[in-house]
Amino acid sequence: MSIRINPSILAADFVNIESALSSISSADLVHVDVMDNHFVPNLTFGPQMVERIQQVSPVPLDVHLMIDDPERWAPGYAELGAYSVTFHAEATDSPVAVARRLRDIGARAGIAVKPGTAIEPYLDILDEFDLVLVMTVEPGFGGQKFMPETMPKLRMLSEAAGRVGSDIWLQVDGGISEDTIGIAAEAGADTFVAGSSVFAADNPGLQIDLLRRAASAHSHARGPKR
Ligand SMILES: O=C(CO)[C@@H](O)[C@H](O)COP(=O)(O)O
Ligand SMILES: [Fe+2]
Repeated sequence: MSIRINPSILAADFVNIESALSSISSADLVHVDVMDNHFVPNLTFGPQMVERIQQVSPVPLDVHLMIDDPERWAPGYAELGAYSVTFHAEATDSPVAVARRLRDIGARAGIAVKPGTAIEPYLDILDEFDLVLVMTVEPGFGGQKFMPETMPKLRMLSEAAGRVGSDIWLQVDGGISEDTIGIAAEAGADTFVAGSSVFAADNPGLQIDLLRRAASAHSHARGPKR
């Protein structure tokens, strides 16, 4: 199964973003956390900065929208060329409509759930999405502790995706390091966001390799582990 390692630039030095990006050229995508200070109590980038980040990034963008009103704002991130655009289930009553719009524009459409949000309502409509993000910390800040109690959601997603033969990406975000990535891979994740563990490393490129190897060692075919 393919493994994707997506470093989160939330943990990078914002005034040296171009050199931070060049240090992670072996990553699959770069994860960009958009926060609006309403959906979460923190504020980061808007579309103009994300567009500029994309122009200098060696890898495509994986945009994580922690914002209210994704119906209004998410399409703009797909239009500027983000490879994947993920919005939060808690922020909209029309997740399928938002996802369809993102796909029409040409992005992978992702849906994210906070640690306390149930995944069951989405298991039967997985074909509407290209990515499900199971948050492994409360969204809003980098550098928090991985929450293993979110793993049953990944197991359910992995089984549901295995049943219908879906190639949907199962992403985890928050507290992913060499100590926790195996737990998430074992539960069924294949796409890993890592902020502090990559950017606090002396050599971010080597850290990406290390995370990739640790995830591969624990990953297995979709569905319950035999
Ligand atoms: O979306 C978020 C936080 O809300 C994340 O993408 C963090 O940026 C991950 O940072 P680490 O937990 O890996 O430091
Ligand atoms: Fe994120």
